[in-house]
Amino acid sequence: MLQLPETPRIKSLASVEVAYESCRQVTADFAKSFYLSTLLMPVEKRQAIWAIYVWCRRTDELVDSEAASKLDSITLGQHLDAWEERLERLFAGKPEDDFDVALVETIDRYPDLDIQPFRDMIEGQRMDLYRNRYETFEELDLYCYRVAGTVGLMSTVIMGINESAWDKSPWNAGRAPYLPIKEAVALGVANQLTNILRDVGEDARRGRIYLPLEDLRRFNYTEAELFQGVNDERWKRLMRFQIRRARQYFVEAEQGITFLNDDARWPVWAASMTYSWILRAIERNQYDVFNRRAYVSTKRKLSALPVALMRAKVL
Ligand SMILES: CC(C)=CCC/C(C)=C/CC/C(C)=C/CC/C(C)=C/[C@@H]1[C@@H](COP(=O)(O)OP(=O)(O)O)[C@]1(C)CC/C=C(\C)CC/C=C(\C)CCC=C(C)C
Ligand SMILES: [Mn+2]
Repeated sequence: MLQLPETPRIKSLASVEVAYESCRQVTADFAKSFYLSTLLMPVEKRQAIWAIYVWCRRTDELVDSEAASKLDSITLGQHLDAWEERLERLFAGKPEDDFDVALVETIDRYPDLDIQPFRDMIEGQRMDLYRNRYETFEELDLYCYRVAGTVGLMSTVIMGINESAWDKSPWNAGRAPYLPIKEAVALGVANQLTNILRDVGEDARRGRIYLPLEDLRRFNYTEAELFQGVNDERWKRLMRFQIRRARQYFVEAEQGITFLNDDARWPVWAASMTYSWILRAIERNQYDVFNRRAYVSTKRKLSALPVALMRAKVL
């Protein structure tokens, strides 16, 4: 549904309102938790996040969808090249379909939105075309920055900063406010590391291992065992190590939330808390990420809202 359509040469595009509504629908259908978080934001911000969400989702689907699985890497690489050229046109104010209309309007409304994180995300999807192993955490971290840290950068520009919290902090005396970029990237990386841990089994079935091979060796666990789904004490130790690392990224990210604008802190706390709970679900499942999908129920997600609100007000 989100694949690049065969765009006819002459086609009338949707109005901005209709375009945002299409992005809203896609976000609501594909990403219930993110959608729920955006409903806590003022309308302009939530619309912008929907437009960005749709662009990110389409970028991912260019290499990671049923249709993409039938194509070879060279063709997929060409699709990404074309998508990147189209991105340049979007930043030049030239939409090509209805979803683009919303993103072009968002780029116009938020002139600080930089094209580079969008390019970096495309580069992250390119990595999936030519590699299915990561030797070190440093290599994996770059992948996570590209496919997910970039989302933090894009979203933070939309959310904006809380200048009064900035002025109150003794650490900031004499410095001009800046966006909490490092923390925003950390939230994206934390989310992606969590995704990776949740999806170990699914990725293995596609011949992919996103856990750093240096970590497998460190815990004396082999690729073959991962493919067989061996869940013994070595695996549990390896997983505890990975979960601890992901949690460190959540903690780093959460230190930056105070500096976001008042109207964005609540949704970001909610998103961060509910996503990090997937790690708890993995623990509850005794680290069996081979046969059981760790998830957080809607009821649990809703229970995060009052706590997130309190943190947004107090912290
Ligand atoms: C200071 C501070 C903490 C600021 C907050 C910054 C912020 C809002 C960060 C959000 C980071 C975030 C939500 C990252 C998303 C990471 C993610 C899920 C990436 C997915 C990549 C690839 O995954 P994979 O292929 O393994 O998984 P699938 O099975 O295919 O799902 C992505 C799919 C890349 C594309 C990303 C998206 C589609 C998500 C985009 C989300 C938004 C724009 C919403 C962000 C807004 C809020 C309110 C959380
Ligand atoms: Mn994907």
